[in-house]
Amino acid sequence: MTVVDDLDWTRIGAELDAGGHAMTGPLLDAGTCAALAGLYGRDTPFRSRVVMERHGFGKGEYKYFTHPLPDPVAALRAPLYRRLAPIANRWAEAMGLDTRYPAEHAEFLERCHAAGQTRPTPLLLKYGPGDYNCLHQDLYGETVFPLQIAILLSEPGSGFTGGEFVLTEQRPRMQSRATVVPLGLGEGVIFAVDQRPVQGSRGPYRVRHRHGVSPVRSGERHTLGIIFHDAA
Ligand SMILES: O=C(O)CCC(=O)C(=O)O
Ligand SMILES: [Fe+2]
Repeated sequence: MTVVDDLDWTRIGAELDAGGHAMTGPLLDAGTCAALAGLYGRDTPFRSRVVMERHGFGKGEYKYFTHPLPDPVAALRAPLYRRLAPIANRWAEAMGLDTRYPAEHAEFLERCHAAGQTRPTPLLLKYGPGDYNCLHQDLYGETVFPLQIAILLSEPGSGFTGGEFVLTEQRPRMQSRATVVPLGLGEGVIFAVDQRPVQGSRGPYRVRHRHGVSPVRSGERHTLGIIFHDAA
């Protein structure tokens, strides 16, 4: 059993189906959160640093991890994938898509690598006062796993204010709806990368999601993002 297996997967599956996102409850303890956030200032174990303002992505910065992924990240990625693959397959079937996801993450990564997506995508993000993350989708090539997780490494209130995780849902021919996800320290939100099926009264249809972070008002906010496809 890992901490991942201890999560309430019945509730998480139902909430993902109903709204495209689910909070995990506590996933990392305060010491692990502080240790991960503390890696940010170091050169290793990262492959690149992105200053969001330079790309119009928002304000703040992030770093992509390189191999070998540090323990908490590696220890979460495969077990989370194993729990999410059946949900991803259910969604693909409901949307009439041919894609099916293998049971194990290692096998899915082989598919990414065969498609030329070889660079790891887990990342650490850092936001200070006034920083924010524009609404976006983390697509890094043709091969996409449809769910991802962001874990809050800072304490809301005492560590930072503002900086809320936001998820939008765009229904066909309708305006977007935004949801603010009130994460606690060490808590994750699992959410749809892009498309998700919704059961309408006249049959299933697809909605599209985007996610971002509202401006931080004070303090410093760190997050760990785990994306299951690798990047081109
Ligand atoms: O900082 C956040 O809460 C969101 C980070 C993000 O965009 C991601 O993990 O993909
Ligand atoms: Fe993202």
